[in-house]
Amino acid sequence: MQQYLDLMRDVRDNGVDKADRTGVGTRSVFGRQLRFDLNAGFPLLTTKKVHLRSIIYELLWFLKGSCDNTWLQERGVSIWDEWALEDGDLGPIYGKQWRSWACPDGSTIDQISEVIDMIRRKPDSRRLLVSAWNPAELPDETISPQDNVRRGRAALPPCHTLFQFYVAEGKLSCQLYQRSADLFLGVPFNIASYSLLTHMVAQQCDLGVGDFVHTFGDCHLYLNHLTDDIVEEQLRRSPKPQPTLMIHRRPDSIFDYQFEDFEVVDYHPDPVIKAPIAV
Ligand SMILES: Nc1nc(=O)c2c([nH]1)NC[C@@H]1CN(c3ccc(C(=O)N[C@@H](CCC(=O)O)C(=O)O)cc3)CN21
Ligand SMILES: O=c1ccn([C@H]2C[C@H](O)[C@@H](COP(=O)(O)O)O2)c(=O)[nH]1
Repeated sequence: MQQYLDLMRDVRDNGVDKADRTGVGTRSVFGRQLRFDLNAGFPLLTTKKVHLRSIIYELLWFLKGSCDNTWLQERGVSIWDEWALEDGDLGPIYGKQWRSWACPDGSTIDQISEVIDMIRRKPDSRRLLVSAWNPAELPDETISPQDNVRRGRAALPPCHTLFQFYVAEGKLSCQLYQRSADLFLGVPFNIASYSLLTHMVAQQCDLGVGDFVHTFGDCHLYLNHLTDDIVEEQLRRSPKPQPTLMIHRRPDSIFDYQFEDFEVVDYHPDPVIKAPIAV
């Protein structure tokens, strides 16, 4: 994960200071890319302890097609609490766009089922994409996330916007375009989540794994993370060997995985670094 630390140094040293929606302020660069060979270990950050439990449940929740935060809360996952309505609703975020994208004629499209079907039938296709970016359901930035949900809009526009699969020599690769990236808090989650998704889709399609390619638009460090005990502490640490992901079962479909199916072994991270989240 040296490349993650190099990117953090790049943003710290070369970024420009920019105001942002949350009012916290960021230091930001535009357009960067990381590449992880998923055969070289599972890319879970080792220079701070990352809460994999939240990442696994969040991914299973997206795949269920749910946008209801109460499902996460019932499992002790609180990462979406700041944006949800009292009843848990987050509006049409990832789960809705992935599993039931609304068409003008009232029908819906299950992009996840379709892309897996396509990978199996036409692995050489250059059209193996899933988009969460639906301009018809984006929020109005002048009102709060909760007011947007009350009006039937998404609480936040998707950050991980579009992903594409690629099959070569029996291996499945995945590239994500992330339009906006909170490098300290969000990105370690996003890397692990899409790497896990790539392993699951590969297993379902009887393929090996290739690379996870992570492409960034606005890649930023919040100014309240640029402190000696947060970003600088992270940068003083040295990466350790990557852990290994084990999937203990091959469920009948991508929608049948359970939390207990996953285990990450040989993960020996440095201690947690706590940081405030910009809302
Ligand atoms: N500013 C911001 N950054 C994000 O990364 C982000 C948002 N907002 N809004 C929507 C989602 C929610 N995500 C989140 C929210 C919280 C944490 C967080 O607090 N992580 C802690 C531990 C959390 C836990 O698992 O309990 C960490 O130390 O990584 C991470 C990602 C990612 N997204
Ligand atoms: O998966 C995620 C979700 C969100 N983020 C970060 C990126 C930004 O810091 C905020 C979203 O604010 P916008 O004003 O909508 O860009 O959340 C992330 O890094 N990863």
